[in-house]
Amino acid sequence: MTQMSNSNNCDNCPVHNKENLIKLGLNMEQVDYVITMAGNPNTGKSTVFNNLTGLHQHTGNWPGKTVSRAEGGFIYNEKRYKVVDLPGTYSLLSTSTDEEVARNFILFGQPDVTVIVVDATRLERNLNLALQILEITDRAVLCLNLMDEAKRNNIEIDERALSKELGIPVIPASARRKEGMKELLAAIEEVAAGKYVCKPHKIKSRSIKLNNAISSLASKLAEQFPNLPNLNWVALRLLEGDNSIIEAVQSGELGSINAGDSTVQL
Ligand SMILES: Nc1nc2c(ncn2[C@@H]2O[C@H](COP(=O)(O)OP(=O)(O)OP(=O)(O)O)[C@@H](O)[C@H]2O)c(=O)[nH]1
Ligand SMILES: [Mg+2]
Repeated sequence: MTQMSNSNNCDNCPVHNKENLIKLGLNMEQVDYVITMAGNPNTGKSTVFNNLTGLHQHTGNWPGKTVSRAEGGFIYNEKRYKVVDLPGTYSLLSTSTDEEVARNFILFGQPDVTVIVVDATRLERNLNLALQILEITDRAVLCLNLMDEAKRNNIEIDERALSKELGIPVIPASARRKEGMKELLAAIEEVAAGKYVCKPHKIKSRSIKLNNAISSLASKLAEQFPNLPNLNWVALRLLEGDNSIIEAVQSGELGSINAGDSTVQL
């Protein structure tokens, strides 16, 4: 299956949004799946990225931003993967350009797999961002990196329980020593090809009142921006008063991202 748009309804077809990815500056020729590295700063994202892509990579800037971007690729089981390394962030609330870049890429590019790279020695803190990512996408793999450091500090992590709780594969790794990469690739393929269906942890404790507000706002957004993915998430951000999303609605930018206007820069 080499379809590259998300217009198909089959379980194992790619889900990425090709048009948006091109607007985000990606060369989408000869690509089966798009994956991205996300996580807190200094968790080893670029080390994992380098392990996966080797010399098949190039760097540039995000369109319209001074944030640098590394893009690369690899072939695994005859499928061509495009990999995008995101800047490290503590949240996706767009309080900085880095956060905006990371959030927009996952939200609008809809990668087939988001590899969430976390520091196993700082798991609790790192899971904050992981949970935010799982609010936007349900196709993710948790790379539990720096396991060498965790072991040295006698930190034990029950990966199975964590995987069950998060609803996504959890792969322990020591990227600097290239350990865990084989297992990571296998998990990426399973999620990309729809063989592993993630059931991500979502925050359940919302009140009925809030849920009603989200759904009525989401249906208004759907009228205005018919192709916008993740409407509920966008609605929640508006209710929270996220300025960058409010501005994107007011200026119409949120719609242009999906309306085929290639002049819009995220
Ligand atoms: N001990 C250990 N160090 C690691 C591991 N993976 C990466 N590192 C080191 O951690 C540091 C940061 O790695 P990067 O790959 O640049 O991390 P990053 O997440 O891309 O960082 P930002 O892009 O700045 O957010 C480097 O010195 C790596 O060599 C690992 O598994 N174990
Ligand atoms: Mg990096």
